[in-house]
Amino acid sequence: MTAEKAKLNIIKVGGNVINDAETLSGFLKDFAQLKGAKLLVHGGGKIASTISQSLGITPQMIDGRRVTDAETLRVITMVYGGLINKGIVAQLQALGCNALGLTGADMNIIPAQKRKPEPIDFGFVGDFDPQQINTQQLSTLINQGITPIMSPLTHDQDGSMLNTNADTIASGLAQALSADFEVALVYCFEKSGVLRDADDDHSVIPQITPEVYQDLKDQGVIFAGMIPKLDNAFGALNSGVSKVHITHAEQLLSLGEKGTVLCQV
Ligand SMILES: Nc1ncnc2c1ncn2[C@@H]1O[C@H](COP(=O)(O)OP(=O)(O)O)[C@@H](O)[C@H]1O
Ligand SMILES: CC(=O)N[C@@H](CCC(=O)OP(=O)(O)O)C(=O)O
Repeated sequence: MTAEKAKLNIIKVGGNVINDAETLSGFLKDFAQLKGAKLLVHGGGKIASTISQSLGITPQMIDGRRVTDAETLRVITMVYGGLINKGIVAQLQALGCNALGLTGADMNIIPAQKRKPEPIDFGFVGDFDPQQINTQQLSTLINQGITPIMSPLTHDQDGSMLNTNADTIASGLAQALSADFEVALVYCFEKSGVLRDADDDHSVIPQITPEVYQDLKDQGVIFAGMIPKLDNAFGALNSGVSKVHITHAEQLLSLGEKGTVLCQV
């Protein structure tokens, strides 16, 4: 008989939540109260753009995605790996949560490759294979009661950091850590879930299957950043993650009743 795996909650919090200090601290209070083993992945695209601009570097976007040139890589390494990550760690420590801030380069957790420049050159952006994620030391830390706080940075194994989407990191970590834990993955953002009308927070779709997802995409109900988020979310569900939720950052402690749950069929 195989032993039951311990439960692990992997929570991803997005840029619009992090951008507002009050909303972020409310979310972190709830996160600190979440029982059991947990790991937080943070984004921070909005703050990166604001700080870039204040340094005189105009953020460059193609199809809504950041182009990370050498100067931008320096900024995002400071902002994601430093300012945001350590700010969250300090707040969680004050709330009695033993947080440890990490990038994908630390302990070689997420070895990645710089994306090829064709057809679009996004610069220093990293892609990785979830099967290459090194979970052994991360799992040991989690089992010791440490709460890892992961920033959206990987490395190219040749001395350079790389910018990597936070939703993709959350999905990849959830898949890899499913070997050691029963993982629930929760995407927290500034809306109540996946909505039938993106401007109406009362129009939450409680459950989404791949078929429903395809229909909603075809109808234009799901668009922009919600498409890669759901692709990452279904990717996790198809690769060993036991449950995936998409919900408002204020609803972290009431997942059973609120937000959207993904289903395989
Ligand atoms: N059906 C939908 N329901 C909710 N949000 C949607 C929907 N379709 C598109 N969106 C957009 O997706 C965005 C979330 O994706 P994104 O901006 O990448 O979030 P984050 O930065 O938290 O990862 C929302 O802010 C919203 O504008
Ligand atoms: C390559 C890539 O997409 N990098 C993202 C990383 C931050 C992120 O994912 O933040 P949110 O979760 O707040 O969107 C970027 O620089 O915008």
